[in-house]
Amino acid sequence: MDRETELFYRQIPKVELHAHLNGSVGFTTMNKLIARKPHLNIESSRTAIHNGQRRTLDECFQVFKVIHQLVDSEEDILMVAKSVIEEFAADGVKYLELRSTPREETKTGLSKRRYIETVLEAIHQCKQDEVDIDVRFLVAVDRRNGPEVAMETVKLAEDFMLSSDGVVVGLDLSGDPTVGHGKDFLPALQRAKNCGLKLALHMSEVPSQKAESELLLDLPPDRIGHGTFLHPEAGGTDILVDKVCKLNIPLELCLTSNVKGQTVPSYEKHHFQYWYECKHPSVLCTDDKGVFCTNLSREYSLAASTFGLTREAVWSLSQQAIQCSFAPEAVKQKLEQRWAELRPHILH
Ligand SMILES: CC(C)=CCNc1ncnc2c1ncn2[C@@H]1O[C@H](COP(=O)(O)O)[C@@H](O)[C@H]1O
Ligand SMILES: [Zn+2]
Repeated sequence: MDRETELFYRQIPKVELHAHLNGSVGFTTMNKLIARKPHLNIESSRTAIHNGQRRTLDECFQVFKVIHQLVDSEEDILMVAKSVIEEFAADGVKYLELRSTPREETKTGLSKRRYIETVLEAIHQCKQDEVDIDVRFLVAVDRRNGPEVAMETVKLAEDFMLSSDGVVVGLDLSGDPTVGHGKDFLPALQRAKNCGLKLALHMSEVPSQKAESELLLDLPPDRIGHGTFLHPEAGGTDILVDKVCKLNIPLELCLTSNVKGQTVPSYEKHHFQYWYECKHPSVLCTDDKGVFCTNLSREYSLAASTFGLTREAVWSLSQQAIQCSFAPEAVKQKLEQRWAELRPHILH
């Protein structure tokens, strides 16, 4: 890619809606963490999947275990969250919804409440430092921890939604998709929805989750993460696609994550194509920019080169993401304004 093209993708204002905090830690920060904890004897090759490399889903989830060992104190969490936010801002992201799983106190030495407070403190500090990015937070539920922990997390998210001055906006359901069944999480998710938390759910990330996806779609969620196997060409069904389309639920699509995690065979065969052709609201996202060695500019550039998108089309794609966010209307309007002001300077 030439320098002008690279600059173009960095300069377009972007919205990131699907980013897991501990999967988004950049190379430099990761090396700092590794150096801080020499007794763990962790090599940096274990915390990232480089370009051209592929891993099974299981191996990808092992990477998070390693990262969690490295990020296990209040100081680590604060540093990681601040650096991740600054990196997104440097990449031209103007609005970011970050998500993270408050871990058990035994794993981090701090309570789940304190975990969330620490991330919120990082968001606050970045705002005070006038980092040019609006950051919101989704509290994540790891499906591996079962429905009781999920309900506890929802209650905590509810508290923070009311006390965080609009920063905590929603709830995420993530974690190894092969573990547990979505039906067990329905009471927690329903409660979250009833209290006003927006739902961003990982769905059909792996095949044979048709029944689970149908149940989850009846909630319905406010956004879908991946949705790789929803459509009939990938083994899904017309019923699932019809539901998603009728309810107009935006999809968060993460090209590199899916290729490196081998849930899609290649960039060309990514389901972005299917949903883009349906004109369904689809938002390009990074998922775990640290683990998958990417950034949002690169994801836009990859989508453009793979699917032959013009610069105008790329611009529309990034602009459309504003309306898919969980930001309040006034913030969406401000972002729209920002896009309109920047457009003549970037799209000549
Ligand atoms: C394995 C693979 C291809 C990963 C991408 N797809 C994912 N699917 C489901 N949950 C995820 C994925 N990436 C990150 N997560 C969740 O995010 C966590 C890391 O961020 P955090 O600690 O919540 O701040 C992981 O432990 C996992 O629970
Ligand atoms: Zn994800």
